[in-house]
Amino acid sequence: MNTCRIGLVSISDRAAKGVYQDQGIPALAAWLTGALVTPFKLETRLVPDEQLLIEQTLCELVDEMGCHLVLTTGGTGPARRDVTPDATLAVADREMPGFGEQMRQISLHFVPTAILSRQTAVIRKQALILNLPGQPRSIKETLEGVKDEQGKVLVTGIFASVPYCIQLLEGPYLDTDPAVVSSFRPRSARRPADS
Ligand SMILES: Nc1ncnc2c1ncn2[C@@H]1O[C@H](COP(=O)(O)OP(=O)(O)OP(=O)(O)O)[C@@H](O)[C@H]1O
Ligand SMILES: Nc1nc2c(c(=O)[nH]1)N[C@H]1C(S)=C(S)[C@@H](COP(=O)(O)O)O[C@H]1N2
Repeated sequence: MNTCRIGLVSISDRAAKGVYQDQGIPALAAWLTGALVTPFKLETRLVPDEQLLIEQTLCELVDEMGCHLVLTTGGTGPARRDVTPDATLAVADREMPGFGEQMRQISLHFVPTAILSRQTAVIRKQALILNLPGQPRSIKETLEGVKDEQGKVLVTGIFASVPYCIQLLEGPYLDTDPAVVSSFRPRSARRPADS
């Protein structure tokens, strides 16, 4: 079986310098471990907010490591050194603006400053590249969405659309734990056992 390869890129000047310990990659890895029921392999990178370095890292993960999905965290804001979306767009074949729109909708339920994130998503070759904000707790928030106290979904997390997107890019079949986030696929795109 074609195992899903996932690149995780934490983009932070201070974490890269060792001023504080990076929490981005551990938070991404922990969330994926809880959410995915199909096997996956991680490639992780910690880089400072340097556009060229971020571009090179994204290209390496997609072109050389063969990642099907790349999640970045950090550097999406308006500050001068926040250049993650710029680097992401620079290596894109095509934009997927719906992911950024949905993440800002979700984040508004958690922080009033959600619109300050320029986060986006793109396709490069076989891979979907998604930008998440740098605040570690925003990883779970945006991937999983907004739920009420009973766990009922109020705003759908963006990861719900990721497995079908990877399938449309002819990547491996990914499945999620519905208790964390339910993946949406049209009936015709489901595996026979799931339909
Ligand atoms: N990789 C990380 N590990 C731990 N905490 C982080 C990380 N990235 C960001 N944070 C926290 O989230 C906040 C907002 O993230 P943001 O990307 O705006 O960081 P920043 O202020 O640009 O600084 P830096 O790039 O040095 O992390 C940071 O001030 C920090 O408290
Ligand atoms: N879910 C969520 N989204 C969020 C935040 C957050 O704490 N949680 N912080 C906001 C803030 S204050 C900023 S400046 C932008 C950009 O953050 P970044 O530069 O760390 O990527 O993300 C926004 N989106």
